[in-house]
Amino acid sequence: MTTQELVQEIKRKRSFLCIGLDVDLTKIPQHLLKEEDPIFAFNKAIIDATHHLAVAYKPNLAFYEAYGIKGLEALGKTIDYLNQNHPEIFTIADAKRGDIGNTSGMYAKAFFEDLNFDSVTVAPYMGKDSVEPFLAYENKHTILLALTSNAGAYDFQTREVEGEELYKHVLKTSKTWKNGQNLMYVVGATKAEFLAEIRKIIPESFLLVPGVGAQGGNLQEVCKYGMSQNVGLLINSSRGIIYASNGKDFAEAAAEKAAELQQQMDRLL
Ligand SMILES: O=C(O)c1cc(=O)[nH]c(=O)n1[C@@H]1O[C@H](COP(=O)(O)O)[C@@H](O)[C@H]1O
Repeated sequence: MTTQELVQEIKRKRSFLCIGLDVDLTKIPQHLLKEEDPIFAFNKAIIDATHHLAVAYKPNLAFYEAYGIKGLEALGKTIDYLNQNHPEIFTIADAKRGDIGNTSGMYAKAFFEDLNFDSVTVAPYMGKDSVEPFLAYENKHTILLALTSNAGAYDFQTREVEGEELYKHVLKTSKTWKNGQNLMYVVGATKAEFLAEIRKIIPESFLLVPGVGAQGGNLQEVCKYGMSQNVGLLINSSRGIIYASNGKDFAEAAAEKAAELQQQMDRLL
């Protein structure tokens, strides 16, 4: 998917909501455990109930790998379901990969060719040659961790290196990499006060912003400092939406939570 197509979808739906599909079998409604594939059954119900409110879905790989082959099969079915039924929706494999170039190339193949996601999250720590194999794919997007939502972000990302915080080096240096136009960045919603500075370095790049809902980030603050001319934001909520209820009404409850966020987004656009 091109960035232009993503922007069109945001404008059409009046939403820049990304729903995180972080499926935990101990949290989903217990009646689903009788299904042949409970993870896929859960995801399908959530997608069917919320696809008109969201422009992106983000399965986090940990929640699938934790269930071995069955988890990966459920991931495969989920992405196929999205691509077949909602090709206009942006898909994010939240895998936080990155390795020597040869190995990153295989990760890129896995997520962009085999699974056919539109984007993947990647850690910048191993540098240019670990990220460029992902960037080589046309109309696929590499979402680089810049300033994450967790407390540990202050361990390294905000430390000064040669007079500037490390996350700023990540933003500035990555822009110079081959096919840097295919980059997006992760900035945690809990770090909204950094967004004005971040926008000085990357005025138009799309930002994946997790951390509203369960982690306490504030949507209004994020938009105030982070919204660009092309909107430039995908705001993710996982637990706050998908676990709104663990009863038989779980999908409608998720849709209600998603609608609350979409209505707030509509007002902010
Ligand atoms: O890359 C991410 O999506 C991510 C980066 C980050 O800085 N913080 C963060 O929470 N995430 C992911 O975003 C999701 C947040 O989930 P909730 O806190 O349940 O909304 C999880 O899948 C996290 O792994």
